Amino acid sequence: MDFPFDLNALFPERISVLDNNLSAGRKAHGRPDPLLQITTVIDELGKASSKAQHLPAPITSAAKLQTNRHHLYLLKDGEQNGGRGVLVGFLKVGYKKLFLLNQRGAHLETEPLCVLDFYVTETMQRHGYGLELFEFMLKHKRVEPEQMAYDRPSPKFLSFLEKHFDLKNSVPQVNNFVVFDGFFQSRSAVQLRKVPPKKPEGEIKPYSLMEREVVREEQRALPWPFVRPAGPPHSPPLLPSSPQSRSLSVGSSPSRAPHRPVVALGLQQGQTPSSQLNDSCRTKRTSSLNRSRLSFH
Ligand SMILES: CC(=O)SCCNC(=O)CCNC(=O)[C@H](O)C(C)(C)COP(=O)(O)OP(=O)(O)OC[C@H]1O[C@@H](n2cnc3c(N)ncnc32)[C@H](O)[C@@H]1OP(=O)(O)O
Repeated sequence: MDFPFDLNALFPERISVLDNNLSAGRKAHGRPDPLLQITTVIDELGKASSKAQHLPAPITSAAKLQTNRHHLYLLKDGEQNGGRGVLVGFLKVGYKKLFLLNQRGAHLETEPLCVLDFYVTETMQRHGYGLELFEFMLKHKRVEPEQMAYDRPSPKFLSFLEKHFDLKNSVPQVNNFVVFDGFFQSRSAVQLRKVPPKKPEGEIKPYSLMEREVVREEQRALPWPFVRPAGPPHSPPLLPSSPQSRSLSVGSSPSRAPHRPVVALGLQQGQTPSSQLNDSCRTKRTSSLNRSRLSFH
């Protein structure tokens, strides 16, 4: 995906890590405010991802990133587009409080790192870029794939997880998150706490609306004066398989501090242990990129 500005000036590193402070560490020395351009990049990628997943609206945007404690990993190829670079894809992760069922069907309160959105531009898929992003994130977050939860993974993403990480046996859940064998064994990354027994006055309601469902709710909400009168629910409950259904959790984790100090824009790839991998990937993929550049419009 290319843009009408220099991506290399905006994102000096091959993989940049963005947090809620989009322009952290960046000063516009006599240049236009880079925040506008960064916003454009994130919003366009978010739109493309939602389209690829048949979602009713983007779940990734600059505005959403600014109001959450998520990390967005952006992968570029700096050599394309006449040296101005192209955006290859992104991966968004964040901690979520989730009530999950273990293999014995017990509800446990957990707060794992979750994959929330993941996208590689169509013509660049199946060239190893997704793996490059994912492995970079694993090292940055110091987490193993089986310790993570996956927010309604698409068939392509499930295939990706099985191929690269041998994750195939999921533990059935009643929400849209997917966790795999090994999740409940790894206590280091997952804080497990048994949910107190059911209260006599009613059912435990472990799930509240979260990102993917919120998008749907936002779409549904009508502005005044078009607000619908109180009545029965607008639609029947969504099936987990519905492309519009979004995952449920007890919400984001505003109190959780990142594992490390947040590295906003400009994380040096050379400073991470994944650089060797990236270098080898880079060499392998340059030729494919020439054939497969996507246009911004
Ligand atoms: C929680 C969430 O974010 S769910 C949403 C996940 N995102 C999407 O579904 C959007 C569309 N898909 C994509 O953007 C990409 O395919 C991603 C991000 C899932 C994977 O990125 P890629 O760069 O294609 O992955 P990478 O090249 O490293 O790995 C390839 C493997 O991924 C899987 N995969 C990638 N594309 C496809 C596809 N079109 N069909 C089936 N499997 C696919 C396969 O296992 C593939 O291995 P194979 O080619 O040997 O079959």
